[in-house]
Amino acid sequence: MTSYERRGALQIAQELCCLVEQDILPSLSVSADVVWQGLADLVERCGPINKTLLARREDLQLRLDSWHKDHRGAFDPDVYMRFLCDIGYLVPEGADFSIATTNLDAEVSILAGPQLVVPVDNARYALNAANARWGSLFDALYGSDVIAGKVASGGYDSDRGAQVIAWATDFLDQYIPLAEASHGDVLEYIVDETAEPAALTVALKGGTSDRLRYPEGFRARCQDGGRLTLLFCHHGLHLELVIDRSHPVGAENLSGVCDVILESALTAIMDCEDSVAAVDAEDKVRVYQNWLGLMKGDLTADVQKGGKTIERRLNRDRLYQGVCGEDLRLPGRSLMLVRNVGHLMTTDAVLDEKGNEIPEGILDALITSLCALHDRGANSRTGSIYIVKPKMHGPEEAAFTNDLFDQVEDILNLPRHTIKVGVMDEERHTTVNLKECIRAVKDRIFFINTGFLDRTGDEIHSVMEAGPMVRKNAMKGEAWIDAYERWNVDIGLSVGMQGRAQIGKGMWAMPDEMAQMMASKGDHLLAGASCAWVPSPTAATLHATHYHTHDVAALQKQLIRRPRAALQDLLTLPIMSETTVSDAEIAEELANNCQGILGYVVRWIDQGVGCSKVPDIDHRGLMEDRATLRISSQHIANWLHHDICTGPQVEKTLRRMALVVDQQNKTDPLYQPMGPDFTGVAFQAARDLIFKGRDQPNGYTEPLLHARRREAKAQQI
Ligand SMILES: CC(=O)SCCNC(=O)CCNC(=O)[C@H](O)C(C)(C)COP(=O)(O)OP(=O)(O)OC[C@H]1O[C@@H](n2cnc3c(N)ncnc32)[C@H](O)[C@@H]1OP(=O)(O)O
Ligand SMILES: O=CC(=O)O
Ligand SMILES: [Mg+2]
Repeated sequence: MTSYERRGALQIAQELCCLVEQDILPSLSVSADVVWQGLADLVERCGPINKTLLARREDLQLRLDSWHKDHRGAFDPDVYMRFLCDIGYLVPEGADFSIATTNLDAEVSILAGPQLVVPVDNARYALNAANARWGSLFDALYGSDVIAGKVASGGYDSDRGAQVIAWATDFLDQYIPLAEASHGDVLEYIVDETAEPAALTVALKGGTSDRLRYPEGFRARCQDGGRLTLLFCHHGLHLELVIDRSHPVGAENLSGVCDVILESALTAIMDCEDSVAAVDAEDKVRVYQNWLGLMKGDLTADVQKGGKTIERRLNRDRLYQGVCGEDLRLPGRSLMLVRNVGHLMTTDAVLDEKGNEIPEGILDALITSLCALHDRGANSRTGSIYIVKPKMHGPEEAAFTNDLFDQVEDILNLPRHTIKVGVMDEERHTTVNLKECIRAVKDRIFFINTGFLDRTGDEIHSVMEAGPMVRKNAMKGEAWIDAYERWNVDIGLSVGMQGRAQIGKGMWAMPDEMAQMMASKGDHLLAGASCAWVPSPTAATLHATHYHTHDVAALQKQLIRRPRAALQDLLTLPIMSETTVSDAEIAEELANNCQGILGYVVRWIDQGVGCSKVPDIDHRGLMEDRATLRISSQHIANWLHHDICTGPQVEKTLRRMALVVDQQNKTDPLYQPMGPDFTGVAFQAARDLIFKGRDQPNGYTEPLLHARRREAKAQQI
C-alpha cells in the first residue's frame, strides 16, 4: 500500500516526497512549496484539458470505426479525405513557417549521428548508454556478426582479430585516407610537432612515407605513456586512432594501432516510457532517481564481470592537445534526452484533492525538468532540457504539451522555451497533421522522429473496422508506411529543420543482427534522417560508420527539392486484398505474434522488465517493448474481429507458445512458468491484450499491463 503525505491540496506518495525534498531540492534554489503548489496548479489547470483531449481521441476513433464499417469494400479515397476533414481529424494546413528553436546543442542541431535509446530504470544500461558517446570499433566488429563466424570463448582469436583490423583499415582508407598508400601499409604514425599546425606523416613498409590526403581532418593528439591517440574529424564526427604496441592487439598490428574509437551515440534517450515498466509510485521514483543521478553526474552501478565487481560511472570529457598546441576538450557522454510518458495514463504517485490519480505526463514534465536543474552544463552546454514527448494525437495535443512546458518553466523560474520538445511522429492523427503539430511547438522543437512501431500499432487500431490487416511483416511493404517515412522528412525539411533540429528515424529492433543492420540502416540517412535509433552501444558504434559514408547535410539539400509525399498514399489502408491467407500462414502468424507477446509480457508482469530480447519463431532475438506489443496484440485482435482466426485457435496457440516461452526462460532463476495450468497473472495479461485489444484506447497496452502488473506485485508481497 502506498502511504501519502499531504502537501497543500495534493497527497504525495512518501517515496516521491523523499526524493523531491531530500534528494532533488537541496542545492537548488527552488523550495518544496514552490514545487508542490506548482504541481497542484498544473493538475488543476492542465488535468481537465488532458481529460478532454483523451475524450476527443475516443470520439474520433468511434467516428472512424463507424465510417470504416459503413464503407467496407467500397473505399473511395476522396470521400474518405472529405470525411476526415469534416470530423476535424485532418485539419487545414496553415501558411509556411520555420521552426524558431534557439539554444540547441550541436548534437541535435548541426551534427548527424546515432541515437541510442535505453530504459532509464536500469542504471547499469543507462550509464552504458550515456557513455556510448565513444565506442570501440574493434570491439563492435569483433563481438558482432559483422565479422562472419562465431566468437571463440577461450580468449583472443587472432584470425578474427585480423579480419577486424582489415575491416577497420578499409574504413580508414575511405574516410581518413592517406594521400597514396593504405593504412594497412603503415609502420608508424608520426606527429610532426615542428609544423604549424602539427602535421601527421606515416612511415610505410618499404621505407617510403606518406601523409593524409585531407590534412585538415587531423585535429589533435594525446600522448599517455606509450599510448598515442590521434584524433580526426569527418562529417562532424570524431574518431580516434589508438596506437599502443604494448597492447596485445597493437603488438600484432604492424602500425601498432590497437583500436579505432568512433564517436557513436551523439544523443541518448533516457526512456521513462515504452521500455520501462513503471506502474506505481515506487516504480516512478526508481525511474526519476536514475534520471536525477544522470543529471547530477553521480549515478553509479555495480557491474559484475569475469568474477570481479566494477563500479560503472559516467565518463569524463576527453582531453587532447590540438594541432595548434591548444587544449581541446570533447564531451565524454552522449547528450542526454529524457522521454516522458504520453498523455494517456494516470499515476498513483500523486493524488489530487478528490483522491484521484493525476495524469502521469504532467508529473513527468515537472519532475524530469526539476531533476534537470542539476545539469550545470555537463549535459547541455546551452542550458536546455530535452524532453521527448511520445504518442501525441494531433496539433491540439502538441499545443497542450507546449502549454504544459510553459507552465513548468514558470514554476521553475526558467526562461521561456528552456524545455525543448522532441515530437514522436508515431500516431496517425499526428502524421497526417504533422506540419500543424510542429507549428504548435515551433519555438521549442528539437526533433521529429518516425516511431514506426507505435505508428504501425496505431495504423491497425485506427482502421480496425476497415477489414483484416495484411500480415505483420508485410506492413513494411505497404504504401502508407513508405509515404509516412517520406512525408515526415518532407515536412521536417519544409519547416527548416535541416541544420537546426533532428529528423530522426526508428529503432533497429534486431539487436543481434548487426550485419543486417550494417547493410540496411544507411538507408535511413539516404532517406534524409540526421539520426536514427539503435538499441545498444554496439549498434551505435556500427551505425556511426553510416554517417561517415553519407553526408546527411548534402542529402537533405537534395531532398528538399522533391515533391512532398502524397497524403492519399499515407491514407492507403493496409488491409488484405481478396487473396486470403492460407491456414498454414494464419497458424504461423498467430504463433509468432503470441510468442512475442508472451515472451515480453511474462517478464513485464512478473519481473517488471520493460524491454526484452525475445526469440521469434526462427530463434532471432527481437527487441520487444510496449510498441511492438501494441502491434502484435492489435494484429491478432484485428484478425479475430474479421474472422481470419477463431478465439479457440488463439487460445490454443497462446498455450502452446507459453510452453515454448517457459522453455526459453528455463535458466532464469526468477522465472515463473506459465504452463501447465496457465492461470498466472502474466498469462492472463497476454490474453487480455488480445481478447480485449479492440476496446483498448487507441490500441494501447498500458492500461491492461499496468493493472496486471499491480496485481502481480500485490501477490508478490
Ligand atoms: C518502439 C520504441 O519505443 S524503441 C525504444 C525502446 N527500446 C529500447 O530502449 C531498447 C533498449 N535496448 C535494450 O533494452 C536491450 O538492448 C535489449 C533488451 C533489446 C537487449 O538486452 P540484453 O539481452 O540484455 O542485451 P545483451 O545481452 O545483448 O547486451 C547486454 C549489454 O549491452 C548493454 N546494453 C544493451 N542495451 C543497451 C542500451 N540500450 N543502452 C546501453 N547499454 C545497453 C548492457 O549494458 C550490457 O552491457 P554490460 O554487461 O556491460 O552492462
Ligand atoms: O517509439 C518508437 C516507436 O517506434 O514506437
Ligand atoms: Mg513509440
